[in-house]
Amino acid sequence: MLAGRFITIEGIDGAGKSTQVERVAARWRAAGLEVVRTREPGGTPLAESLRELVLHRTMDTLTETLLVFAARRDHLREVVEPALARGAVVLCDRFTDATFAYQGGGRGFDLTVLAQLEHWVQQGRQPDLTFWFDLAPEIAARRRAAARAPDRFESEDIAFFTAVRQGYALRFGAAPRRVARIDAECTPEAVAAQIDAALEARGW
Ligand SMILES: Nc1ncnc2c1ncn2[C@@H]1O[C@H](COP(=O)(O)OP(=O)(O)OP(=O)(O)O)[C@@H](O)[C@H]1O
Ligand SMILES: Cc1cn([C@H]2C[C@H](O)[C@@H](COP(=O)(O)O)O2)c(=O)[nH]c1=O
Repeated sequence: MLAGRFITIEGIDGAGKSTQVERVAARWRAAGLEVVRTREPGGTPLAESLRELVLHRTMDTLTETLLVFAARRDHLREVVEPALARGAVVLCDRFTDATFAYQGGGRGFDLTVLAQLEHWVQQGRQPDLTFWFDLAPEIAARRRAAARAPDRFESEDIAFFTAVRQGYALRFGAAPRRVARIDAECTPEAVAAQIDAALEARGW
């Protein structure tokens, strides 16, 4: 049963998440479900304002971390929890796994502090399923370069994205049943087939 499920999509920048997300949402809408598509940081007017700061203004890692959690708190209260309570499927581009990967893995921020903030802000809320779009940072960088002007994160080098990828691997190693790893190096069609297979394996 899919209603009232919280599903997140993760991966380094340029992994191909946005390319797939509408297809997944359309599949569920066609099945008669309410689908709430949202993203982090963002998803509410306040959180979108914080997103602009995080993506474009210079700041230290503690400030960055507190801003993504502040945005998350507002997003959870205003969008995610009400949608889940009325039985919608929430499909969210990034969530707290990204904080562990980017601020923890990429920036080297203390994982114990991240876990405390996670507990405070989320009060136990976790995704029911997370798709991890995994690919080599060099390939993701080539895709991004062809697609758009970089923001603060996308301007980082291969070493940073290698550390972010390791941050995801560490985080997901501790929650293997929640996570479906998607080989994101293949064609969009092959990525879509992996997503469908992961959903079908869960009876969704
Ligand atoms: N499987 C794929 N193979 C090759 N190119 C792809 C694939 N999927 C997406 N792309 C292309 O790579 C670029 C980045 O894709 P997309 O914006 O979907 O990534 P993203 O993971 O959402 O990135 P971000 O997290 O930075 O928003 C786009 O130009 C897109 O067309
Ligand atoms: C949730 C979250 C996100 N980030 C970073 C990761 C990305 O570089 C940007 C968001 O951009 P996207 O195009 O929407 O993927 O923000 C982060 O560093 N920490 C987080 O918790």
